[in-house]
Amino acid sequence: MPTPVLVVNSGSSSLKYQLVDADDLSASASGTIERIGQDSSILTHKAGGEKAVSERPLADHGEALKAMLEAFSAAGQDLGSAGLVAIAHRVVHGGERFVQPTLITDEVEEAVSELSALAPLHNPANLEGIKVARKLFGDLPEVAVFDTAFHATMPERAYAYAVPERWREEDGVRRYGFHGTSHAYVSRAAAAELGKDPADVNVIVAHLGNGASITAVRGGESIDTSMGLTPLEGLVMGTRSGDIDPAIVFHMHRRTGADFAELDRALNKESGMLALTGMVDMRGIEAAADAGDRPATAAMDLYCYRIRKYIGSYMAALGRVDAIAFTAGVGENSPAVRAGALEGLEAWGVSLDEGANDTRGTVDVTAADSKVKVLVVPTNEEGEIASQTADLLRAKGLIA
Ligand SMILES: Nc1ncnc2c1ncn2[C@@H]1O[C@H](COP(=O)(O)OP(=O)(O)O)[C@@H](O)[C@H]1O
Ligand SMILES: CC(=O)OP(=O)(O)O
Ligand SMILES: [Mg+2]
Repeated sequence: MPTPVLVVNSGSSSLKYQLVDADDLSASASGTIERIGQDSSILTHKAGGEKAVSERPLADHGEALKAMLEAFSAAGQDLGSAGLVAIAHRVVHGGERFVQPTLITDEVEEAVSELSALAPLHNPANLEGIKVARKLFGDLPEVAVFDTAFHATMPERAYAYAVPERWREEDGVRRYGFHGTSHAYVSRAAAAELGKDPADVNVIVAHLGNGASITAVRGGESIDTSMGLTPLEGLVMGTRSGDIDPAIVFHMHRRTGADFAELDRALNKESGMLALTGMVDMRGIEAAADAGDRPATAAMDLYCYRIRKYIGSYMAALGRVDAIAFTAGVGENSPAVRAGALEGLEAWGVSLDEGANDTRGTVDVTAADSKVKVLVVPTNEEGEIASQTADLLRAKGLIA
């Protein structure tokens, strides 16, 4: 008996979905809806080897979810008779409270809404997806799976900031970390690739997508990660600065009079690779660097250097590292970024096989003399969300 779960990942301007069997993680349909709220949205629905692309204006995530249902019908897939056991939602920020997958109630919805202040690009979109799905799907269980949950195992020295006590005790100021379902899935897959139990393996996972974060995983548990209170800290991202001196904010406020909303927007939406190159998509940036464009070359160097610094610090944090795993859009597809991120680490026992690194689809890209395995592991956030959802439903006795 399959265990079909519809996984919904609502982003700030996009919605990704997958109809997945939580037992073997096979997807019978998947899709993305991009440019929600703009003049024209693009819906791509894939099922049974067929791909359907349509364009039309979709004002918000409510309309996008309805368009998703129509795409299922148009492909001859009736969700009503698919035997769905749940709708599962990716929720980015779960704060200190949500460290497990959670059945959504009005009260949980309210709590997710309160956490929006800590993930302003993400939680409001997640919440909109939840509200609309609860209306559309009536009595099916709705489950939230949180990006922050996997990082709940971090020790205090990794999650605490050295800031005033009141901020820590009353204002929730601490490192939470994100992309947790991806870091969990990829660290387990890396252990499987090494033929070992996750409990016996130390892995550094570099999730390099539009948002990017890197995590030190010891024996299957996150012990440190680069994103912080919000998904702004750490690596250089598509439009986010990653690490900066926080005093830059005060400096720019005093110098230009920019208010906090402007500065927040500047660091979250107008920084990162966009600010350095005028482009967000790494494919375009790499092509420009290959053609000798100076800003693109410098930006690639900065992007890779930041990853390398984190790898070095997590090697120190872990002591022994068995594998470094690259994942998500950039990590899975960019040999140049993987090579740049590991450049000069040979003395630390890390070396890449250039030929393997340049070959698409190769998982193990480690050079013969490397002590540390270097892996390319496709992430599967939707599959991980579905499987955690099914585990929760079983634990609650809602499915067999
Ligand atoms: N072949 C490729 N080479 C380099 N970068 C790529 C390639 N394919 C996709 N990417 C990058 O992956 C990023 C998107 O990653 P993804 O994990 O899908 O992010 P998100 O889930 O945040 O939307 C984009 O910036 C894109 O440039
Ligand atoms: C938390 C986060 O940055 O998510 P995404 O990469 O989907 O933007
Ligand atoms: Mg992502």
